[in-house]
Amino acid sequence: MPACSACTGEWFASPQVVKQDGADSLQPPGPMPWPIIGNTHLLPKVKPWYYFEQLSKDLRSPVITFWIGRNPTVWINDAQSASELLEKKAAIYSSRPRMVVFAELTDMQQSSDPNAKVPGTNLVTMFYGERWRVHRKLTHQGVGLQQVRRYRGFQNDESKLIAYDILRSPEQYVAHYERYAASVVSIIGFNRRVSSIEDPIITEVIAVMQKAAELNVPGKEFPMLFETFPWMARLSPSLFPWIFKGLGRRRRGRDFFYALAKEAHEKDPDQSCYVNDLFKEQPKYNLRNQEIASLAGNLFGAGSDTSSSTLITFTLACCAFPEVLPRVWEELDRVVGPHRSPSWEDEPELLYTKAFVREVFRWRSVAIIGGQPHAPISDDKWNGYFIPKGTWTQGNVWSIHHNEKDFPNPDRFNPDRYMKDSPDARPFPNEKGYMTFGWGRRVCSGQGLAEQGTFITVARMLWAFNIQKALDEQGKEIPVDIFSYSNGLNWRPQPFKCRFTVRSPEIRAAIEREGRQALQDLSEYDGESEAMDRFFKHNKQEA
Ligand code: HEM
Repeated sequence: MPACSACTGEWFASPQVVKQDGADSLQPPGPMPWPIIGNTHLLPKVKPWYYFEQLSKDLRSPVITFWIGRNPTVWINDAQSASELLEKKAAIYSSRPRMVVFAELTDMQQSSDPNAKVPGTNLVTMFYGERWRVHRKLTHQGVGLQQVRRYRGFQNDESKLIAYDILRSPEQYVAHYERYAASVVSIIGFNRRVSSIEDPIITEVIAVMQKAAELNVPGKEFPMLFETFPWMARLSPSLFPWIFKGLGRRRRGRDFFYALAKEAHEKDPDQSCYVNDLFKEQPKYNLRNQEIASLAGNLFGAGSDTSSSTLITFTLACCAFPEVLPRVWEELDRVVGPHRSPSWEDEPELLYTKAFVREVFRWRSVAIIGGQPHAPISDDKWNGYFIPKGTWTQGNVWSIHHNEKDFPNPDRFNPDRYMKDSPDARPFPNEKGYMTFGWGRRVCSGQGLAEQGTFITVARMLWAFNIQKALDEQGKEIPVDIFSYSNGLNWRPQPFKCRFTVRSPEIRAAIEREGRQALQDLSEYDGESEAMDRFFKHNKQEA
């Protein structure tokens, strides 16, 4: 188990007293804040979600307050409270708090008023309001639940290529997952597939997303220290370069995605794809070019690293818990057989496979603190506690999915939790049994796309391969560490080796046949991007 760095009862204060309309009200309990720095000094160096889980246990309170400088932040550590606050009170809790590092210093900004002096540019960070509604609506036109069924054909073909590629270069399985995830959103957005694992859009975007994910985790070092001392963000980067180090180059992503969008639009303005829809809607919503860039870029930014990281977690679970595989193989062999891979039509009969996928989403959810924080649009009273307007309110998904009451022995990968009538099943505040995609009106816009793609790919990989721990030179299994994950708020397993063994010659023949066919079917999306070549060449020269 990961050790919690510094949780002892001695600092705990009774809940803070805050004046509200002249009356005293209590905020959820938390450690005693110091003047100016609040509790920032208590933050661990990495992965604060373990710390907040422990703090919540020590305080015997699922909801706790932790002061970042002079701002209270609220951490929700169980499913019941997350549902009560972020879902049942979604009309209040659907904004974002002020985010100095992730929004202001990266130039995404947050205002939901298009005429504001500094208008917001990105749905992910935007405050709740009219402009957010426009961005959300446009995003749903691209990847909403109604739309994503239309993408099943090419999503399935790209997923077939994962199995096909793993046959030839299994050691590059991570790159195959990343190519798949990037290609699906690239076809949706730009009508152009990503055919090679060497395509810089994969390596660049995933690297940028991993970096951005680190900028979102509360911390006590720069740049995250700007959240504790927001006034320092106004200092000049040329005078204090070391504190701004690590923020990346501003506007780089924006220019890149706008160039890609414009190129796709100019190539064929009548072709059905998301960026063409955006250009069509541009006059109606008075969309600025940078809004087009962010809407198009979010497909990659929010949708490729998350989807591929989920598949890496799935692979780790297979290596660490081989005892769950025979039962899922029995089901897949009975329902699907060896001569074709699983399809969506099989889904109603693949009950254990579906439970397996749900357990992948729960066991090590990629967005481990639920993505960006929520914030109430007005002061709120809940369970006798006062939560002020604008409070940084974060669902600690690690803690929520790790709660012994809901998920006994939570680190064990156990699909039975999701089988009806199983003694391991427990009630949960929502039907899905996980909170991997966030809450309320802010719930992930790409959830439908991610869920359908993860189902078909996990089902196919289980059908195709026995995924096991790698062997060392003496033929002994190399252990895997189920706690060895990256530090960002979208985490993924640290690199590990594994073995993919095709389950039968018939299955191998089916993977080969389907892979060749998929390549043919996908060829309509083949094509080069000059804008991308130019951009990466220019960047190389600059570096
Ligand atoms: C396994 C894959 C994915 C996971 C686990 C995931 C998870 C999340 C989470 C936790 C949030 C924050 C929700 C909240 O604030 O309550 C979020 C937001 C978002 N996601 Fe995803 N996501 C995934 C894939 C995708 C895909 C494929 C897309 C689009 C193609 C996408 C687009 C977005 C957008 C645009 C938002 C911001 C919504 C808003 O602020 O209103 N995500 N996602």
